[in-house]
This record gives sequence, C-alpha cells and structure tokens, in this order.
Amino acid sequence: MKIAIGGDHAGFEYKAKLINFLKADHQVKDFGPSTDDSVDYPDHVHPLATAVGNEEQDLGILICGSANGVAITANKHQKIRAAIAWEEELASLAREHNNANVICLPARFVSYEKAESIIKAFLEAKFEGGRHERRVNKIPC
Ligand SMILES: O=C(CO)[C@H](O)[C@H](O)[C@H](O)COP(=O)(O)O
Repeated sequence: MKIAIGGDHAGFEYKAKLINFLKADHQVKDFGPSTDDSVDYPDHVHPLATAVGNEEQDLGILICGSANGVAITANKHQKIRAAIAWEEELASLAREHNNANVICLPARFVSYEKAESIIKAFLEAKFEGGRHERRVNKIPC
C-alpha cells in the first residue's frame, strides 16, 4: 500500500519509528517535518491530505501531540475522512464503519508501542460497506 505519513514536531520521533516499521511492507512517503524543531502542523497536513484526497496515496497517518489539530486540518479537505485513535479498536472502527482514509495519533498521550499497534489495527481493517456506506455517503465531500 502507498502510505503518506506526516505531522508536527510533537510527532516527529514516532513518525521516524513508524516509517521504519512500515517500509518493510509498504511504500511510505514522508510529508515531514524533517526535524523535531517546532513547526506549524497545517504546513505538513495540507500536502498529505491533498495526496490522499487525489488518491496519489492510499492512506494517511498524521501524528502530533494531541491529534486534534491535524485531524481538524485534514478534515477540511474534500474526500478526506480523518479519525483520531488512541486505542486499536478505535482505529479499526474508523476503517470498518467510517471508511477513514487518514488516522491521527496523539503522540503525547500514547506510548510508541501503542501507536504502532494502533497503526497495525488501522491497516488490517477493511470498510464494511452496507449501512455504513449509506451513512458515509451522506457526509458532504
Ligand atoms: O493539536 C496539535 C496539532 O495537531 C498538537 O497537539 C500539537 O502538537 C501541539 O499543539 C504543539 O504544541 P507545542 O506547545 O507548540 O509543542
């Protein structure tokens, strides 16, 4: 799968580790930041969301301190359904019920091991369609 990953300085460390975790099985594109110097998350979220929205990338992962800002920003983009997850089941349900194409992680609130497990759950889940597709189709895109 083609996976886009990005965030801000608060997610930098986890992003680097996740890239190493993911690159064995996926094509990973890093949307930055490239250091842990303080940055403005929209500068990295917008290009990632554009790439996922136009299907250059299959799924997106955004990591920052609380996940709130990256999720708010990503969801401003047409065709993006960004969900926040701090537990594996939340990530699975985001795919299964909401057809989420971006997952947002709160690096300052979960361990790296939990973050990796959340991403694994997100990538392994599949959209269930049916009643969920009817609902998702009612979200203006
Ligand atoms: O909501 C956020 C942006 O997506 C995150 O929590 C940021 O990482 C956080 O706001 C950064 O705060 P800082 O004090 O500038 O490190």
